[in-house]
Amino acid sequence: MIIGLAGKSCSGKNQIAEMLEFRGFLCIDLDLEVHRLQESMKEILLTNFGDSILDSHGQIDRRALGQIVFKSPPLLKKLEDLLYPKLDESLNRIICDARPGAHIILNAAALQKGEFWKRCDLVIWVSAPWGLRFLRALKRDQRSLLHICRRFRAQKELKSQFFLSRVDTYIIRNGFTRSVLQKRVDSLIKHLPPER
Ligand SMILES: CC(C)(COP(=O)(O)OP(=O)(O)OC[C@H]1O[C@@H](n2cnc3c(N)ncnc32)[C@H](O)[C@@H]1O)[C@@H](O)C(=O)NCCC(=O)NCCS
Ligand SMILES: Nc1ncnc2c1ncn2[C@@H]1O[C@H](COP(=O)(O)OP(=O)(O)OP(=O)(O)O)[C@@H](O)[C@H]1O
Repeated sequence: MIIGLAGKSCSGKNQIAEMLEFRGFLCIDLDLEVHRLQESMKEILLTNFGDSILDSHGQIDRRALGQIVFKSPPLLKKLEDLLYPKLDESLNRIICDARPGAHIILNAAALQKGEFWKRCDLVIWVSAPWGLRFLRALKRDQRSLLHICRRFRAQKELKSQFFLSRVDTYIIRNGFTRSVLQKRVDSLIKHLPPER
């Protein structure tokens, strides 16, 4: 069974993925897969986004790339169009290599973009109030207010309703403590069919 883990930035997807991993589930972090891909796509990224996306060691500087794309929806779309076909190929490999019958959790803020959601038998949508997400982002990422606002704006169209009308969707609200979240995750696990 393939289970999407979606929700806006700092809603708590990584936190939930960690809890699910601790309970033995295989969790794939699409952000991390993208980071791996970006190194192998350096030339094409340089051609499209310029030399300012390189750091002093000649590696892709994701902070710099993020600064460019999160302030320009067409540039973010361009980056997604370059990355998603390769990401799709990586996902095929990961799914193929997984133990047959295992549940695979796809942790992906952008699950509804690039049609990754179409692979999912179930989507877990994580929600948390905007202000709380904003405070969590400031604390976690140490980025400017403006950058976080821009990243949040790039996720305006990401909504639970998208999934609710297309695929089985389970909503987890993460506006309280980690121990409350843990109970909600354990209750979700009880709803899942056993792995084969
Ligand atoms: C813009 C990039 C270089 C910024 O990298 P950086 O290391 O600073 O941030 P990181 O990758 O950890 O992402 C932080 C958060 O930004 C948000 N985010 C990332 N990409 C997107 C996107 N395409 N649309 C909306 N939100 C996004 C997510 O909430 C994500 O968790 C990077 O996020 C990227 O290449 N994004 C485009 C590819 C993509 O869609 N990745 C997400 C796959 S789920
Ligand atoms: N219930 C909670 N109580 C306290 N802190 C939390 C809680 N949930 C998440 N956090 C913290 O908030 C921050 C954001 O959470 P997390 O990284 O899980 O979000 P995310 O949805 O995966 O974000 P992104 O899409 O930006 O990667 C992290 O530092 C995390 O430890």
